Amino acid sequence: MNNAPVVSIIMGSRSDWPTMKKAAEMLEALEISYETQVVSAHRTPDRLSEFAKSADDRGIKVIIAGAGGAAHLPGMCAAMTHIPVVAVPVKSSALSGLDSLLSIVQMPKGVAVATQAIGEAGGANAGLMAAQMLSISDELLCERIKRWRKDQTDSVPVEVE
Ligand SMILES: Nc1c(C(=O)O)ncn1[C@@H]1O[C@H](COP(=O)(O)O)[C@@H](O)[C@H]1O
Repeated sequence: MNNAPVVSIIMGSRSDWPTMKKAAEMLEALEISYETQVVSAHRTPDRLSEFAKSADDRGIKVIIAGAGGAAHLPGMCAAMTHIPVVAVPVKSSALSGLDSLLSIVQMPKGVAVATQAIGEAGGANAGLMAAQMLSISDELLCERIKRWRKDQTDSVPVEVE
């Protein structure tokens, strides 16, 4: 997108992209500018520190962080910035993402992370949650979200077959 990004989508590995792409698609549908980066608390701790500390100055308003397995990225990112972090537990091969969920969701009091569902639905909802956060101070975006929700409602058939 051309505009300066207001949402940053970070993920622990390139292998998380199929899940995190769902967040990107949601942001595109709602016309929100975003950036994407691979950042790992475990493998690239200095990159995470640099990312989290510079995000505010770069105009980032919401961070979406996805990781799988021992998924410390969202919580560590939230520890380093006041910017809201929406987390996506990526479905892991060993434990189907239950490991990711549990290692993200049980934050200690005082550092908050908005955890979504495991996998691609969580990825899409992370984009939607970020949009809803931004819509608090953006009436046009609020209208776009309402329209998107109405289209979704209208697309659900009554008939079973
Ligand atoms: N959970 C984390 C973190 C972190 O939390 O810092 N960094 C990478 N990872 C996760 O490791 C999984 C396997 O990564 P590879 O596919 O690269 O081996 C990914 O789901 C990633 O999010």
